[in-house]
Amino acid sequence: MKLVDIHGVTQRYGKLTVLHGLDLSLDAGEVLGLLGHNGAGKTTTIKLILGLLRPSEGEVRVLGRAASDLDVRRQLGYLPENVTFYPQLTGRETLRHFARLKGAAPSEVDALLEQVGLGPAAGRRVKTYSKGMRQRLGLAQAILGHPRLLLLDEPTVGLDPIATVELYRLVDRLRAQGTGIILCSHVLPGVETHISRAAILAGGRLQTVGSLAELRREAGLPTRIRVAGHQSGQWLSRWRDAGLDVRPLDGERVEVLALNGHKQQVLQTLIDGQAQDLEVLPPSLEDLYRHYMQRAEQAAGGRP
Ligand SMILES: Nc1ncnc2c1ncn2[C@@H]1O[C@H](COP(=O)(O)OP(=O)(O)OP(=O)(O)O)[C@@H](O)[C@H]1O
Repeated sequence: MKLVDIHGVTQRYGKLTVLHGLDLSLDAGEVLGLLGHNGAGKTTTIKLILGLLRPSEGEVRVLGRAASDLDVRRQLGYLPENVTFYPQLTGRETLRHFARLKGAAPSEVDALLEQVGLGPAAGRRVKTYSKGMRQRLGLAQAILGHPRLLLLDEPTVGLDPIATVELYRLVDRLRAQGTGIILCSHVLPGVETHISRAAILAGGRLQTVGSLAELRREAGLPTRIRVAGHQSGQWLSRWRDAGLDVRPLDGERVEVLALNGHKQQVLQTLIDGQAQDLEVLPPSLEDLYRHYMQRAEQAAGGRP
């Protein structure tokens, strides 16, 4: 059974259509990165999964049932984009309150606070917490009660680099335990090694969905191959003569953009030429994201 199954969903706010025929699914133990610019429709998709919105058209099934089913809601964890708490309560009191609402064991609370790095601050009032600390408390609240499905809306906003790494570690652990996770973000660095698939939304339209490998195959973007050292000038002229897209970088470094058909060949010549200091950079999630965004803009330009 799919944890989430969104089929042919169109969502309108009055006359404004913000999702157009969305199809999306999520399996247990999978992390789906839902990526898109501001206003792309990510939060709307989350609200549909939470049963807070009913689709104007199409169907949203969560854990095999209607998204509005109360039993389903109890098995979901949600970290909203702008998390707010009662400022007068301590972190521990806040989580105990949510544990009661969720029917989770109060004994979970202290372990969870430790897990998100708030152990030493558990007895302090939330009003004294930094934005990053509030975000961590939000995360602890979301994973209370061991949800089968976790929805994280911009979870790294407000987190410092170390807390961001810790958040992704937690995501990895939960995924290994079988939790299905949807992670909405427009902050791409760091995401790519923690998601199983990426779904790219633009203007309420799904541009693509797949693993990084699938997106790389589909987009057909070049791999960047860099070579450094005193011979880099020779490589530059050689590749230029061969009609490849090549450019000098700072220092004694040269970069060639090799499409799939040329990649093996370029690497083979470098190996045969005993090139030192090689770097092979396949298209990153950011490269792919830019590619699909450009395609979406072109398509939108052609629409009436
Ligand atoms: N309650 C509402 N009434 C009218 N329009 C809305 C409402 N909620 C969202 N929208 C519009 O729907 C579109 C999608 O918004 P949504 O919040 O889903 O985007 P998002 O991808 O989550 O953006 P962000 O990254 O800024 O959170 C936007 O154009 C937004 O203005």
